[in-house]
Amino acid sequence: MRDSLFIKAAFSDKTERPPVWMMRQAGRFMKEYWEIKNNYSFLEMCKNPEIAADVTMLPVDLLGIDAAILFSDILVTGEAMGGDLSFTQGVGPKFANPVRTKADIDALQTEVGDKLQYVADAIKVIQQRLNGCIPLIGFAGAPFTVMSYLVEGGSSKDFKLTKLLLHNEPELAHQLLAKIAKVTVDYLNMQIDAGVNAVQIFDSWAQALSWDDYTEFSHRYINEIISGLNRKDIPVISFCKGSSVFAPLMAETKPDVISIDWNVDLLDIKKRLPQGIAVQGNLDPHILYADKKVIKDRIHRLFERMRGENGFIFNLGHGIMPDIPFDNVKYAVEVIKEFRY
Ligand SMILES: Cc1c2[nH]c(c1CCC(=O)O)Cc1[nH]c(c(CCC(=O)O)c1C)Cc1[nH]c(c(CCC(=O)O)c1C)Cc1[nH]c(c(C)c1CCC(=O)O)C2
Repeated sequence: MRDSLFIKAAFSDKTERPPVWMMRQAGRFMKEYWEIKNNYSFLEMCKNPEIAADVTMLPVDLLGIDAAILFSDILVTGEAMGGDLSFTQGVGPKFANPVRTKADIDALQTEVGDKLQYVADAIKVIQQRLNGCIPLIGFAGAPFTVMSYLVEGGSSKDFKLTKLLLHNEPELAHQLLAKIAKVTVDYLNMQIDAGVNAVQIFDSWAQALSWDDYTEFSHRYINEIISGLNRKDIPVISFCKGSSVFAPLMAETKPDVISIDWNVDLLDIKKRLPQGIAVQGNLDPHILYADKKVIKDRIHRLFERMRGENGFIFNLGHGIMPDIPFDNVKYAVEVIKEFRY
């Protein structure tokens, strides 16, 4: 695996072209996903290792991407801790028992390995199917982002209740974040033991925080997680929306790769990071709605900008939207795979 394009780029080694994978590459934009999804709930799909493997393999087989990502969700840690999680079409994730008081936080469990064993089982099945052809990325949600779902009871536009907890009862917020961080370290180490080749930490909603709050309530726990990983030769990718602002702080936690949103010039931000930290992402996912000529031009523009730089992985600044045409995603992968620095 050390010789795969993806792992080489993640460790900032020279590659002949950028490797490609995309967040939410196994999802609703594919009719083959719906063919499976129509028979199961989303959580049933995650919890059945054979089905999770089938879905993980869709973009490997149909798109020819350079890395697979485990089919699961960032909220399974919250569920394992005691959250009553469901996903409803058109509503998104819901925790029916939101975590808002000291008693709620005290009731959350932190020894949850058994409850997440299905993820280790899925990783083993996926690795058999991949048979060494490309690396498998494992992942977990960052404590702040997972906390926001537990506290709000689902998705939120303004994170009002979560921020109230941070601001009015910071000790309680720290208790909750520390519990999630503990579970997350164990969970990612379990994924590493089960055989993933890289891990990504998703702090999707960090952009909602001020610099001070990000430092106190997010950065600190991501640092704790990354320091606690049995990294061996496993690259660690740190993703947040808002990375164009927070990247210099994110670099302090010593990830191998920082995933960058689309609000900055990628080369400019890479030059501001310490040597040896690779970058991933930066293409606005909306480009994949556009005409093929635009898709090609924008990918080439990004690649020309990064020419001569080691340590660049193609990805979107955020996940693929469900109504992006499959054909456009496939075309983008072809354009990327034909490119040479
Ligand atoms: C915030 C977040 C979640 N989940 C995740 C994040 C972080 C990444 C990001 O910022 O997008 C991460 C995630 N979710 C999923 C993956 C699988 C791997 C992949 O293909 O990227 C990963 C890595 C599958 C999924 N996770 C989910 C789906 C859709 C499930 C369905 O078929 O209904 C998939 C394929 C559900 C989910 N899960 C979550 C939400 C908000 C939703 C609903 C989304 C919506 O309705 O638009 C929480």
